[in-house]
Amino acid sequence: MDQRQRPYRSVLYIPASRERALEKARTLPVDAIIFDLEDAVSADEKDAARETLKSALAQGGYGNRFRIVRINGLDTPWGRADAEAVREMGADVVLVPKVGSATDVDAVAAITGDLPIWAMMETPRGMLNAAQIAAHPLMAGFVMGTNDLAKELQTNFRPDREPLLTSLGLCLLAAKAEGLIIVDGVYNAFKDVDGLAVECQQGRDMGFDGKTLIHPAQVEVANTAFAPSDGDIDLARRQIAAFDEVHAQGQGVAVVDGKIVENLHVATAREILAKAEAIQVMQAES
Ligand SMILES: CC(C)(COP(=O)(O)OP(=O)(O)OC[C@H]1O[C@@H](n2cnc3c(N)ncnc32)[C@H](O)[C@@H]1OP(=O)(O)O)[C@@H](O)C(=O)NCCC(=O)NCCSC(=O)C[C@H](O)C(=O)O
Ligand SMILES: [Mg+2]
Repeated sequence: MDQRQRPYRSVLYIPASRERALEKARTLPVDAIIFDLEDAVSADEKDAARETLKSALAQGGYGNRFRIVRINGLDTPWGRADAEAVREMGADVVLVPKVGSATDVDAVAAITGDLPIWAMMETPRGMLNAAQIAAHPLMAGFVMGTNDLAKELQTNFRPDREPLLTSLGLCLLAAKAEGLIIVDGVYNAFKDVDGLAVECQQGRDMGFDGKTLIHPAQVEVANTAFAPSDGDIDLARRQIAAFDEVHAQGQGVAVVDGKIVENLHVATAREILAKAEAIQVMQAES
């Protein structure tokens, strides 16, 4: 499936040092996996985790789940070895932490070659340079790093995430302008599925493609929130049918449920149906 067209509702982090979690992920209904060599792995496990991950990916069994490897930064003792290793791992993309500028992306690309790159957007400098980072020719996706961002901005946690909205908005603008995938940050309280559902809905309303997750218990909530609902699909079909009808009569505006439907609404309706179909294909292949 084309990288842009496939679903990214649920993007699960797995510490590359945790063999049991690497095994379990082969059975979880996630759209994508971030195999993490960075923050989820302690310093004394970094080299071993890289080897564990190489074996897990060589063994396979992840089906059509999108495989993302998050390396350590090139300014750390492990970054270069991670970047060299990821070339051989068969990952779909490499995820670079704490990207501050397009120059950071160039430095990784000099090692990883033509492998598509995703950026962790999680520093104030990254926010200010979001447009140039998104425009890098190898850039294919943004992941919001809301924990690091909150730390750097010295914000307090609020359920409505108001202190982060400027940053989320800047990254969304940059990603959408360049046609990138963009997934929202994690919800740390992994046992609080109600709180997660509220945050997923906010992310979905803002235009994110999906949510990064830290625990299997979060997967179903994200899969539901970021999929078109039955109501969305029904409305999309009715909008297309109504528009086709008026269009055949030489008119450019239909009315459905008391609201106007023009060309642009039909384009959105078609995107909703395409997304629903891509999810069905993904599920059928799992
Ligand atoms: C949070 C955890 C440490 C909890 O682990 P644990 O106590 O083992 O949870 P459970 O006993 O409830 O686990 C139940 C089963 O699920 C498996 N499991 C747990 N987590 C995962 C996972 N992430 N992927 C796959 N499978 C998982 C367990 O193995 C159990 O399986 P079974 O044996 O069959 O019962 C743990 O969930 C965890 O480590 N999560 C990931 C944390 C992480 O990746 N953090 C870094 C990413 S967040 C971040 O850095 C974002 C960004 O950079 C930012 O700045 O915001
Ligand atoms: Mg981070």
